[in-house]
Amino acid sequence: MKAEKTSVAWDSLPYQITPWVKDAMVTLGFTTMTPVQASTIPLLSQHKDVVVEAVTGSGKTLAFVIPVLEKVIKSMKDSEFKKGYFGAVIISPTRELADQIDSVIQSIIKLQPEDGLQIKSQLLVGSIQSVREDLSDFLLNKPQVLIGTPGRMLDFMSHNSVRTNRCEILILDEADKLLDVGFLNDTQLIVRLLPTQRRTGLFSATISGAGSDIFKTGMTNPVKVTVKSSSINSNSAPESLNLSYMIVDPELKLKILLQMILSFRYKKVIVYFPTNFAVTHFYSLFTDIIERKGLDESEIQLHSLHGKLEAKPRLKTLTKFAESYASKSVLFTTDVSARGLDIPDVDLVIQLDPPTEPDVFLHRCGRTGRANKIGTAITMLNEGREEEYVNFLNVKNVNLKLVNTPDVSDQENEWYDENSRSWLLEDRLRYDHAVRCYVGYVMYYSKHVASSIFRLSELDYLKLAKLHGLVRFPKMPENKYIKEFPKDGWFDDSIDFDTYSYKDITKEETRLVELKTEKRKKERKEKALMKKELKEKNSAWSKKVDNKETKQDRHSKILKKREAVEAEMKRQRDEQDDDDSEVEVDWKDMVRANKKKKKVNSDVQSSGGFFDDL
Ligand SMILES: Nc1ncnc2c1ncn2[C@@H]1O[C@H](COP(=O)(O)OP(=O)(O)OP(=O)(O)O)[C@@H](O)[C@H]1O
Repeated sequence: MKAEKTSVAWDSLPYQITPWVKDAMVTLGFTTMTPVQASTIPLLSQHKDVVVEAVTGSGKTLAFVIPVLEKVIKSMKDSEFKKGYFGAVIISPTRELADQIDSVIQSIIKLQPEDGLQIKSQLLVGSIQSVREDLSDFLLNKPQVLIGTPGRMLDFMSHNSVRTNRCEILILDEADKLLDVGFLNDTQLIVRLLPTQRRTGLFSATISGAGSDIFKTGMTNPVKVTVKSSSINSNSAPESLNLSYMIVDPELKLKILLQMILSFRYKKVIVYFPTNFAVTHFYSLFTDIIERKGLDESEIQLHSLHGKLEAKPRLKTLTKFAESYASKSVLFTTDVSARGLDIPDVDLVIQLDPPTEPDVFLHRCGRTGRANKIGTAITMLNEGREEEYVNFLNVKNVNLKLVNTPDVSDQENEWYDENSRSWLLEDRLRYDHAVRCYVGYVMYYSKHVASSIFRLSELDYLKLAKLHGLVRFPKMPENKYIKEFPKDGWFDDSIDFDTYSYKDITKEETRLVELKTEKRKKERKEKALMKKELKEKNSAWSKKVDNKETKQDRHSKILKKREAVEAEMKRQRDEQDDDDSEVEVDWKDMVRANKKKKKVNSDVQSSGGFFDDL
């Protein structure tokens, strides 16, 4: 069913919600229902399973929280929940979101009449306390509503002392994410632990992405509730959300970001980075850059949040960002903050790169322009093939407008280059991190679902490396896409890596020892190489000499032989000259005598003993 387009009075519902819940809504400032609430509450509070797809910021949380409370109130009226039992489960993919839902529930149940049965909720997420502690709190406080992330919820429910058979309603918030490979197994195991006779509600701004997987939750005949934007082209984003993009030179992205942060007139900005590492690295760089600009905490505050941080600091950061007093507050984050987060007054979302999964695009943008407040989401697209992303989204009813890319003046350009380089050179660890960011970015790029647009073969690796402050391409298989790959990967020799040191003393000492060993190894290698070359040279010369000598020997032997033959011939000729007259007469005798002489010689040689006897 399609939901109403305008807000609806609480009293106009076909199903009457509990009076104190309705009063609580008004007290909290929700004087009317949003369209998705008006459509969903009556269905889910009574006997229907629902699959709800409604644009970001349209009020889906209350659309399931109210039915959850209604179910529990009704069940409590029938009989009290004994120790170990609960009545409702809400699952969300992230701790922050689970915490946020719990806060919404807390804000309502704080307003319940003190003289009635008391509804309680418990948050079940990892890293805050152990499952054992969760269990002891559960058995002590007897909460009827459980909110948590899939992993912790499953661990908790698998425990013997947790009884699931009074659970009447299961909610999967960001359901397409919970039915995605990463969470599907845990989600299905939780579903199997719950009674089949219960209501199920799936909620997301992009539930269509889950396809037939929605039936893996045990639903048979759900009602589908859809809320699109009220704009003519029924955009998949809310009308109050300005969706735009700018074309950028990939090398200038960070300079443009800085320009946007400093000169745009927004108060609360969320910037999406591709990886956890990029958030940490660029958060440190920008903190330093802002300090160098002479701006203080009252003027601008930077925050960083990503999935590798512990749960407690993550929640703390969110609170600090939400409650920031600075004129400008900027959160650097990843997709961990893409879905569901409802931070008041975020008026600008910047995506340095589009997300790898197209559905996440709307979730990221949807952190602003919520509940009819005006918001702007700007996505940077690298000039070239990435510009096709606009058409790709258009097909999905997501329409982006082109906005001008801010100009970075030569002076700003130089200032940034100088200062970011000086920051990088302060500690070699920063360079190592920059390399990891670069590699992480390439990995990230390879994961884009829209792979015909985001092609590794068309990335400008040189500009990307320069954006990260690198001077050499790290060794990686993708280097095959780099035309005219420089020798050993170096494309800039402006950093002397022998003197580039770590701030950490132990790390630096290790580096120096390694450098020495490396140098010695290199020297030894060079020496060995030189020796080898010399040997090869010498052996080639001596071979030549040897060859020359044998040639000369052979030559002189031939000469000697020739001389001997010539001498013999001469002697014979002389003899002939003396007896010339007898030549004719005695020739035959001479030949005979010669033969005889030869024979005697050979007999003597073959008998062997003749000379021995002498
Ligand atoms: N009936 C109402 N009247 C006025 N404001 C409301 C109402 N219901 C919810 N809101 C406000 O709208 C904002 C967005 O609500 P909510 O977080 O539930 O959106 P959502 O649809 O779950 O968004 P997302 O898809 O991003 O998770 C919240 O700040 C909430 O307080």
